[in-house]
Amino acid sequence: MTTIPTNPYPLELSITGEMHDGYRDVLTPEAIQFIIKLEQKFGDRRQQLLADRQERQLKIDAGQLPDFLPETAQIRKAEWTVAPLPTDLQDRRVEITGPAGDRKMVINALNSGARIFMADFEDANSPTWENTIQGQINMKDAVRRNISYTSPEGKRYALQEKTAVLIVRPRGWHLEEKHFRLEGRAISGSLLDFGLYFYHNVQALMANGTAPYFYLPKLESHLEARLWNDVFLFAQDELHIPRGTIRATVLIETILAAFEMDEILYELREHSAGLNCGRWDYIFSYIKKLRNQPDVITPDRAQVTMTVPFMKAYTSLAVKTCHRRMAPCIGGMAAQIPVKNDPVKNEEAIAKVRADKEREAYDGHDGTWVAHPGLVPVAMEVFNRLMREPNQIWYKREDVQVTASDLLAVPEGVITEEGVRTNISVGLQYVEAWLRGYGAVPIHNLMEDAATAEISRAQVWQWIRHPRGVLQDGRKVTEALVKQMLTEELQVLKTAIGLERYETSKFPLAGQLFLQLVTEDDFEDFLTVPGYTYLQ
Ligand SMILES: CC(=O)SCCNC(=O)CCNC(=O)[C@H](O)C(C)(C)COP(=O)(O)OP(=O)(O)OC[C@H]1O[C@@H](n2cnc3c(N)ncnc32)[C@H](O)[C@@H]1OP(=O)(O)O
Ligand SMILES: O=CC(=O)O
Ligand SMILES: [Mg+2]
Repeated sequence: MTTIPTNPYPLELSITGEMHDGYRDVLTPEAIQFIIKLEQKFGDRRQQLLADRQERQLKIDAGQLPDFLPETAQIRKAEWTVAPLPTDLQDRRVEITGPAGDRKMVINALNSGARIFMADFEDANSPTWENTIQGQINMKDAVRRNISYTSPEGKRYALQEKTAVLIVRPRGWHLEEKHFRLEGRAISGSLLDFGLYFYHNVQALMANGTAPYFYLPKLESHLEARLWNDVFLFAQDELHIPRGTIRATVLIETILAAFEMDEILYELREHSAGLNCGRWDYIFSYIKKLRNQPDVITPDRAQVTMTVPFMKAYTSLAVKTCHRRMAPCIGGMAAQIPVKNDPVKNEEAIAKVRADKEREAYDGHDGTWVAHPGLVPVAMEVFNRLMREPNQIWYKREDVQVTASDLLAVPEGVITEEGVRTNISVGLQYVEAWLRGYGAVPIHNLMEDAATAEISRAQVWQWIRHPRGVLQDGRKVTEALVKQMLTEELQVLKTAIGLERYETSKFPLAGQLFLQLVTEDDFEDFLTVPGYTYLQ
C-alpha cells in the first residue's frame, strides 16, 4: 500500500496500488487533483445511471421490450448534424485495436499502417493496476513520440515516421478503480482513464495538430452519452481548452443503445466523431437484456453471425443514422487472426476477414476494425477498392427501414454439444488469461476478449434456464450437464498444458468463477466485475 505522505487534498484519498518506475509521472499531484474533481462532480450521476440500468432491466423482464423513445421523437425527426470532423478523423478506413498496457503492441499498432490505433483500456485490457498505469505511461510517451521498447530477446521497437492517429477507449461506466479511493469509495474507472489521458496529453496532442479522441464503450442510453458530454465540457473548461476539442466515437454495442442512436449523436454533437458497431458486446447485450423473455434464445455462438437479421438490422440502421447526421459509422472486429504455420488455414482466416470487410464496405461503413497488424493490408485493400473517397457519408442508405421488431428478431439455429463445450472451454481459457492480466488472447486462432467471453458465459447461463435450451440431440442443457462438461473441459486443458503449469495457472480460480457466473440465479451484469475482486 502506498500512502501519500502529506495529503494536500481536502478529502480522504488513498492510492493503494504499488508504485513502479514512471508511475509518479502520471500520478502527479495536479493530475490526481483533476481526477478527484471529475469523481466529485460526476461520480454520483454515474451511480444513478447504473441504478437506472437495473430498473430498466426489471421493466424488460416484466415484458416492456426495448423500443424507440416517444419522448425523444423530435430529435429523431429534426434535421441536424454533428460538428464537422477534424481533418485526421475524416478517413478512418482501417483502425487497429489493442491493449493500451502492452508497450510493444502499442508501438506495433502505431506503426501498422492503419489510419487509426484504438488503444484499449476496455475489452482488450485486463484492468490490473499495472496495465492501467502502464497504459497511461504508454499513451503519454506515444503522444510525445517518445516511446520505445526492447524485448527480452533484444529486439528494439521504436516509432516510424508515419504513425496511426491515436484514439483511447476508457473503461465503461460499470467499472471501478479500486486502487484509487475517495472517502473510502472506489472511483470510476472511466473517469480515471479519461482524466489521466486528457490531463497529460491534451496540450501535446493539440500542438501536434490532433486532439484527444475517445471511443466510448457499452453505453445503454443517451443519458449516459450526456454524462460523457458533460465530463468533456467540464474537463475542457478546467484546462482552458476550447469546447469541441475532444471528439468521441460511441460504440453501439448494447441492444438499448441501438434504439437511441440519433439521441446519442445529438447529446454529443459538439464532440461526436460518429458511431461504431461493436458487434461482440452487442450480441452479449442482446442475450443479457432479453435473457428472461420466453421467446428469445440464441443458437451456438458460431451461428450468430453478422448476417443474422437482428445484426443486419442494427448495423444498417447505424450507417443510415450516422450518415444522415454527417457522422462516420465504423464497422467492427472479425474474430479471425492470422494462423501461424498453416498456410491453408491462414488463407481461410484471411478470406473470412476479407468477406467481412467487403460486406461492411458495401453496407456503407466508413472504415473498420482489425485485431492484428497482419490484417491491416487485407482491410485496407478492401476499403481502397470499395470506398474511393475518404469516407462514404454521402451514401445515405435511404433504402434502410428498420423497426423495433427487426432489432429484436430472434436468430434461428441450433444448440449443439460442441457449442456448449466451446463456450465453456473458451470461457475458461479467457478468464484464466484475464486473471493473469491478459485482456485479449488468441484461442483456436480467434481473437477473444472480454466481449466475446461474455457471450460464451451468457449463453450457457441462459441455456440452463430457458425451456428451449435443448441440444440438437434432444438433451436439455442443465446445471448438472454444464458442471460435468466444465469438469471435463478443465481436465482437457490440464492435460494439454501439463500438471505443473496447471497448478501455477489461474485455471482453478477461472473454473470456480465461470461456474459461479453460469449457475447463480442472479445474472452478473459483467464478468469483469466479480473478476476484478481477484485482480492485483
Ligand atoms: C470486441 C472488441 O472489443 S475488439 C477490440 C479489442 N480487442 C483487441 O484489441 C484485440 C487485439 N489483438 C490482440 O490483442 C492480439 O492480436 C491477439 C492477442 C489476439 C494475438 O496476439 P499475438 O498472439 O501476440 O499475435 P502474434 O503472435 O501473431 O503477433 C505477431 C506480432 O504482431 C503483434 N500484434 C498482434 N496483434 C497486435 C495488435 N492488435 N496491435 C499491435 N501489434 C499486434 C504482436 O505484438 C507481434 O509482434 P512482434 O512480431 O513484434 O513480436
Ligand atoms: O468493442 C467491440 C465489441 O465488438 O464489443
Ligand atoms: Mg465491446
